[in-house]
Amino acid sequence: MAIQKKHGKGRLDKWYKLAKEKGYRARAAFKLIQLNKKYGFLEKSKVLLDLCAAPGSWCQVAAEAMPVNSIIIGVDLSPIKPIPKVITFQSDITTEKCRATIRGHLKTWKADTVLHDGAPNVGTAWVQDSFNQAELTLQAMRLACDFLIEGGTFVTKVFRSKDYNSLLWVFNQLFTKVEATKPPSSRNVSAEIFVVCRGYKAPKKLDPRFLDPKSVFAELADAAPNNEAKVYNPEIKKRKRGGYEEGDWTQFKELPASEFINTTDPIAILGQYNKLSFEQDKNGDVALAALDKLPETTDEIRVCCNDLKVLGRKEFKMLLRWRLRVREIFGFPSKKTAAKAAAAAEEEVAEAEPMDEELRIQEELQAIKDRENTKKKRERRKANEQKQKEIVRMQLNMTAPMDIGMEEAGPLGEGAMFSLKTVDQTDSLKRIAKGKMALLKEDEAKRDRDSGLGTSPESDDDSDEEEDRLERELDAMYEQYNSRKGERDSKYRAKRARAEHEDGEWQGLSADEQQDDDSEVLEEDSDEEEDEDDEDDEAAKKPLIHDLDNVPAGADGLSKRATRFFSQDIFKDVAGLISDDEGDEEEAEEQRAATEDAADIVELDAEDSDDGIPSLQEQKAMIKKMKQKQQKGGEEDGAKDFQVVKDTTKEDSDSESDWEEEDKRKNQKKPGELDIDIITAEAMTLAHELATGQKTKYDLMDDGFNKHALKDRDGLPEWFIEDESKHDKPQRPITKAAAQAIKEKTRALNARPIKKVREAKARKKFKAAQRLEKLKKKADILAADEGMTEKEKADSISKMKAKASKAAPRKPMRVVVARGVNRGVSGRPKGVKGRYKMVDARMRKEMRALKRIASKKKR
Ligand SMILES: C[S@@+](CC[C@H](N)C(=O)[O-])C[C@H]1O[C@@H](n2cnc3c(N)ncnc32)[C@H](O)[C@@H]1O
Repeated sequence: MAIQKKHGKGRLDKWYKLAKEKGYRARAAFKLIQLNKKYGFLEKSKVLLDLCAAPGSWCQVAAEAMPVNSIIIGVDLSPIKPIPKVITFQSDITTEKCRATIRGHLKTWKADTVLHDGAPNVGTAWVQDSFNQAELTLQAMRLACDFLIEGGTFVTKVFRSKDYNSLLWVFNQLFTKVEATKPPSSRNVSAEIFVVCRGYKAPKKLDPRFLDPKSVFAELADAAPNNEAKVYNPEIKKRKRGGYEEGDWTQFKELPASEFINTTDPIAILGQYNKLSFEQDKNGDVALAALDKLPETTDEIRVCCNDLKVLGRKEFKMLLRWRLRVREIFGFPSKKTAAKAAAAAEEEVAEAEPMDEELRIQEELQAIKDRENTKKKRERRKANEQKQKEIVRMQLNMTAPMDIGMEEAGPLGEGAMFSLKTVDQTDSLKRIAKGKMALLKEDEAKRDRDSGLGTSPESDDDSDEEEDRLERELDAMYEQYNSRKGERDSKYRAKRARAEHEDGEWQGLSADEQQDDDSEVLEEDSDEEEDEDDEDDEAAKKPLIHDLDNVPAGADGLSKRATRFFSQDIFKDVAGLISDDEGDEEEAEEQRAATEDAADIVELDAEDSDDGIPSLQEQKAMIKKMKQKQQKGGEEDGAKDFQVVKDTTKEDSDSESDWEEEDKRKNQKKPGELDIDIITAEAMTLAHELATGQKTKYDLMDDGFNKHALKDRDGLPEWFIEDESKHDKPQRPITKAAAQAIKEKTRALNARPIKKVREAKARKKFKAAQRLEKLKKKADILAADEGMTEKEKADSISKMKAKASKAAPRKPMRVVVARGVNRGVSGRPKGVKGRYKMVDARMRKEMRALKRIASKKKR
C-alpha cells in the first residue's frame, strides 16, 4: 500500500520541502537554524547534548554549525539512524539509565549546550504517553543541570499551557538570561514556543524542589484567593475557570453575623461568603441575639448581610464600619484601650522602679521626638494625599497647576510624587521589574490589613482613621485598576510615552510601567538575588537615567540630535557628513567644510528636542547639502576623466522622441520638490495617513521593526525565495479610496500609446515634415519660373499640395486559408506579399454566411 502523505495543518509546507532539498531529516531543523541565528550558541559550543533527538535533524544542524571535532550526543526513545560525527543511542530521558549512558559518553566533559525538542505521544514507547510536555521539559532540565557547564545554554521546547509560567520561573532561577521565542518555521497553529536559557548559574547545591514537578507545577495552582480584591474592587468580578475550590463543593456559603464581628479578618469573610445571617434556634448564640437587637443593626445592614455577592464598595465600607461600632459596644479591645493599657503598664513599671533622673529626661525627650516624628509623618502623608487628589483633579481640568504649587517643582520636582529618583539605577529597576515591589506592596498591604481591620489591638481604635485608610486604599486600587486597564494595551502605552516624550517631559519608565512590561518574569527569592552574576553587578553601577541635555554638541558643528542620527552605521560611508577621527587630515578638512554649511541650517531647530532623530527640515537640509557636494564632486571628477562631447544621437531622434520630451516636461520637478511617485495603494494609504496625522514618523519607525525585517536569503533555492517573496512582507492596510486612486492612475497610464505606436506616429510626422520640405522647394522653383502666369503657378502649387496631403491608398488585406501547404504554418505563408490574414476554412464559411444573412435582413 502506498504511504499516504499527511496533509493536515499543511504538513507538506515550504519548510518541509526545503528540508528535503537540503537533506535534513525533519523540517524541525530550521527551528534550530533560526534559533541559532538569533542567539549563536552552536558556533561557541564544543560539547552538545540533544535530548529527544529522533529523527536527528537537530543533530545534523549541530554537526554542521559546531566547530570540527566537537562532541554531539543525541538520545531518543526512537532509534536514530547514524549521523556522521554524532553519537546516538536509544533511551528514555526520564530514566536513570539514560543519565548513566550520557555520563559514560561524556566522561569528565561538561556540555556547553543542551537541546530539548521532546514531545510526548510521538515516540514509540506509549507508556510515556501520560507524561506531559511540561514534565518532560522539567526532566530535560534536570539532565541539563547535571551536564551543563557554568554559563552554558539550554534550549527547550515548551507548550503554552498553565504550566508555562511555572517553568519560566524555574528557568529564571537557574539561568541569567531566559528568552522565549517562536522561530518563523514553527507553525503558527502550534502552541509550541522555544525558550533559550543562557548563562547557567551552576549552583553548588540545587534545591530538589526546582526539579520536582509536584512542587513546581503545584505552587501557582494553589494561590490564595484574593479576598481583598473581591471586597475593595467588587465591581470587577473574575470568573473562576477552575470551577469549585478544592475540597469545597458548596456554592452558597452562610455565616452567623456574630462571626463577622468576632473575626480578625473581616475582609476574608466578606470575600468568601454569600450571606451573614441573624437567624438562629431558640437558646442559640447570645452574642448573635444581642447583635440582632442592637439599634446599629439597621434594616440597611440586614439587607446588605443578606447577599454579600451583590454589594458594592460603599456597602462593604458600611458593613466594616458597623463591625467596628459593634465591637466597641461589645467591649472588644481597641487601639485606644490597648494604648491606655500600655501607658498604664509603663507607668506601673515606672513607679515600681524609679528611673535615674538623667535617663528619665532622655526618655522623655525621645518620646517627645517620636511623637513629633509621627505627627510630621502623618502631616506629610496627608499633604501627599491632598496633592495626589489635586493632580487627579488637574488631570480632569478641574484645577490649574499653581493651585497645588506644582509650577515650582513640576511634576518631577524634588519630593514630587512621580519622581524617578528611586529607580535611577538599573538594579533597582530590575528588582522592581522582577516583582519585588509587588511582593513588598503585598506584604505591606497584608500588614496593613491585619493591623487595620481588627487583628492587632490598635486596629479598632480610631474608626475615622480606619475609614480614611479604607477610603484611601479603595481610591488607590481604583486608580491602579484604571491605569492598568489603559496600560494593558501596549499601543496605548507606547502612544502615551511618545506623547510625553514629544513634550520633552518623559524621563524614563515609571516603576509601574516597567513592572507591567516584565510581568512575565516572576518574583525571585531574596537568596537567589545574591547569586546575580557579575554582569548584573556591572549593569547595576550604570546609571539608568542619562542627562541628554548635557551631551556635548558634535565637534563637527552638528547639533546633538543630528550628530547622533548621522553617527549611525548606514551613514558611515557617506562622505561629507561626519569626519572620522582617524581619517586623514585633508579629507577631514574637506568634509568639515561641507558639514559646517549643513550645520548652519540644521542647528536652527535641532536644539529643543532630544529624540536623536533630526527633523524633516534637518534631513532635507542635509540631503540637499549632500547632493550639492556630490554634484560638485561629480563634475570635478567628470572633468578629469571624460571629454564632454555633443550628443549627436539626440538630434537625430529629436522628432521621434517627442513623446518622451513631453513626458519629461510634464514630470519635471520644481526646484526643491522631492522625486516621489506614489504607485501602490499601500503607499497611497500611508501618504494619506501621514497627511491627515493618523500616523507619525514614530509609527513608521515602529512598523519597520517586524519579523520580516532581518531576513537572510543566502543559499536558499530560487523557488523558496520566490515563494517567500509573496509572504515575507508585513501586510499594510489599503483604503478603498487609495486603491481607487491608484486604479485611476494606472488607467491613465494605460491609456497612453505604447512605445511602438508612438514611434510609428513620430515616423509619420517626420515623413510629413519631409514632404512639406520637398513641396516648399518645388513651390520655390515654380515661383521662380517666368514662363508661367500667376494663376498657373497657384493652380500647380495647390495641386501639388493636394497630392502631398492625400494618403497612399491602403492595400487590401489578403485572406489566406490555412489549408494544404498553409496548414499549421506559423508566420508569413509562402508567396504571400503585403497585408494578410490567416483564416481556417470554417471561419471563412461562417463569415460568408453571416454576410449573407445580414444582406438578406437588409432586404
Ligand atoms: C519533535 S521530535 C524531535 C525532533 C528532533 N529535534 C529533530 O530535529 O529531528 C520529538 C521526539 O521526542 C521524543 N521523546 C518523547 N518523549 C521522550 C522521552 N521520554 N525520552 C526520549 N525521547 C522522547 C520522541 O520519540 C520524538 O522523537
